[in-house]
Amino acid sequence: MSTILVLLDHLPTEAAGDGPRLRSTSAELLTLARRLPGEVVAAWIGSDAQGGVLDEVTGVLAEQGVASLLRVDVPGLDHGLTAVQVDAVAAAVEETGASLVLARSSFETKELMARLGVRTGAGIVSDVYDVTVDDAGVVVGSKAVLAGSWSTHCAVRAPLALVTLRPHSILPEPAPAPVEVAVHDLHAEASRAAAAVTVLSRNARPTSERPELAEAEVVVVGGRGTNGDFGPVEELADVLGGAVGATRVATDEGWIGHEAQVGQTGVTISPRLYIGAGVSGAVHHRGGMAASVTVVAINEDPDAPIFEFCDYGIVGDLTEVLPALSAEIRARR
Ligand SMILES: Cc1cc2nc3c(=O)[nH]c(=O)nc-3n(C[C@H](O)[C@H](O)[C@H](O)COP(=O)(O)OP(=O)(O)OC[C@H]3O[C@@H](n4cnc5c(N)ncnc54)[C@H](O)[C@@H]3O)c2cc1C
Repeated sequence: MSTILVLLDHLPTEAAGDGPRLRSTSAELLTLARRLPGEVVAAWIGSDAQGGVLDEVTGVLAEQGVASLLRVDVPGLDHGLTAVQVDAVAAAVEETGASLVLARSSFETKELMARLGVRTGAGIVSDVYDVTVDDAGVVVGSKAVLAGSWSTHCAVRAPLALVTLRPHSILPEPAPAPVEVAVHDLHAEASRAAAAVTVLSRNARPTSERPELAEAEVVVVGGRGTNGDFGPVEELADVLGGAVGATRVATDEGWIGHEAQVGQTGVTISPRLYIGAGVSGAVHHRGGMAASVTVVAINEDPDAPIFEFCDYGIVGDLTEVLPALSAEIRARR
């Protein structure tokens, strides 16, 4: 029987604060893995899954019906480095004989998979929204391309498939019955590339109360139509517990930081709900948000391109529509 290795998606201790260390995308990956033929093994990279963190992780695994947790560390090295993670995952693949490695899609995991692919000769499919395994055991990753206008199904012919899943593509579901989780430790050897790096210092990224853009379930995006006033966009995002995004026009104008840019040259998002206000829906923007589950557009121009691909459209002035939406949602709570 083949093994599916799921790389648990965990926040660094300092970013998690008192909150959970596992991102919700871990449950999405585990639910997907459970649907596929084979034994599922969850991998935690690093040695810090101890005490309360270990309880949290095994709790999620038990609920997801995944009975095996592998804690993989490369002793003495910084697990934040991609080269170190590659050593850890390569060792986990060897230990488990995995034929499929699943991880959340992010810039970091795509770099990790690329390096691992070079090292192992594996086939890589990134940014998929689904994975299947055909009768011959071939892993097939499905992904949207060309700004979401085409779906492609990519079969991996190599013995090992490395696949990254876009957040929110899968609805996490608990297993029919919880299971006991066994924890195993694996110490991986450091490669020359990993051992050659010494981390001298780190600067924590400033944190906000809002969720991270790339993994938020709700994203409210402001475009040129905001005319520089992101107040109503931020208000609606906060009412919905979502993140704030922007078009390149808005970031180039300096109305909001470049880290908020959604699109081909910005962050790729796949929230359950995308709300675009004063956004025309240009192809470069669409390329980064086409995988959103439900798209709502607010634009005063009824001929704006975004109305051709949104699920719900409101023709109106965002300075009126956004505050009205926020007030209505608050009133209904
Ligand atoms: C190589 C390249 C890469 C790019 N990468 C990206 C990228 O990553 N992300 C990105 O976003 N763009 C990117 N762009 C730019 C992209 O092509 C568009 O120019 C940009 O997305 C348009 O932003 P916008 O929708 O805010 O502005 P516009 O296209 O100007 O649209 C503004 C919209 O707001 C509406 N509006 C105006 N006032 C109001 C109001 N009061 N109420 C409601 N609606 C109103 C207008 O009707 C209009 O539809 C890239 C371009 C290039 C060439």
